[in-house]
Amino acid sequence: MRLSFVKMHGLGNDFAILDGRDAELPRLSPAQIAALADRHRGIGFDQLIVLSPSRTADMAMRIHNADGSEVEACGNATRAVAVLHGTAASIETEGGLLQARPDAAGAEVAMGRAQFDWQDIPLAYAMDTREMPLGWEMLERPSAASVGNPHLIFFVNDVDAVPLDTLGPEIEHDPLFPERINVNVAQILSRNAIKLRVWERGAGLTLACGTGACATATAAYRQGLVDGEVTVRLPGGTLTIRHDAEGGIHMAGPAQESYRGTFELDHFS
Ligand SMILES: N[C@@H](CCC[C@H](N)C(=O)O)C(=O)O
Repeated sequence: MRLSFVKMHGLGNDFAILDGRDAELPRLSPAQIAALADRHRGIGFDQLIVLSPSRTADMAMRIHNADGSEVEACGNATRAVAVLHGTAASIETEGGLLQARPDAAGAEVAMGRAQFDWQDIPLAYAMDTREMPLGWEMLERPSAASVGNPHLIFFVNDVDAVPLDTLGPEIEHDPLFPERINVNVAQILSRNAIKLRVWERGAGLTLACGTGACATATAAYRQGLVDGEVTVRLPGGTLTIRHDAEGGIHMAGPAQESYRGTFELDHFS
């Protein structure tokens, strides 16, 4: 069976998007998704996005990491889908209903409110998630937040000094996190700017993580480290994260189409 895809990215965090809004698509297995994600033998992407009709929103979006796991949220892909759609849209995800609007620079998405209870992250046992009494080598006292998906955030003096390629997978798979976790290392540059690197659950080091930027900005705001609106500088570029009066998080930044193509699903079974 031959399937069409659109390759898009948000700040270099890249996706293959399968659009099943008009024609039903076959359900891909985790092994097929991981094979398609292979950057040498497949299409190559950090996340696979599958669009379908929704009863409650303009469309539904399923999100799969490069390792084949299905997840609840992806900020950069939500902007990409808004750009692909072309007009304001409500998007149903496992992590909640999102409102997205394309703009001149890319798109803005209302990401909802963060959850901070340990059960919502989730953690394996009860803990205050503001400054957790934990440490992995040079990384200590993280915060945790869920913005649909789970994030751990370490505030450090120099993000570039952190060996995230080795500490990231160790922390992602720690038994404290029954659903694994995205690992963020953040450096506060000013009241309005944060530098961020992310080890993504199921995808590894990426050039940008939209939900990581939201979780980090909201954890920093909760601790009084920054104001309600910040720019978050990631290796692939910059996002703007703003909190509204109700605690809602709004993310704005670019997203672009790279190319379109087709693949033979049988080659990836
Ligand atoms: N790149 C994404 C996040 C994708 C999901 C994440 N790896 C997870 O497992 O929760 C973003 O831009 O938010």
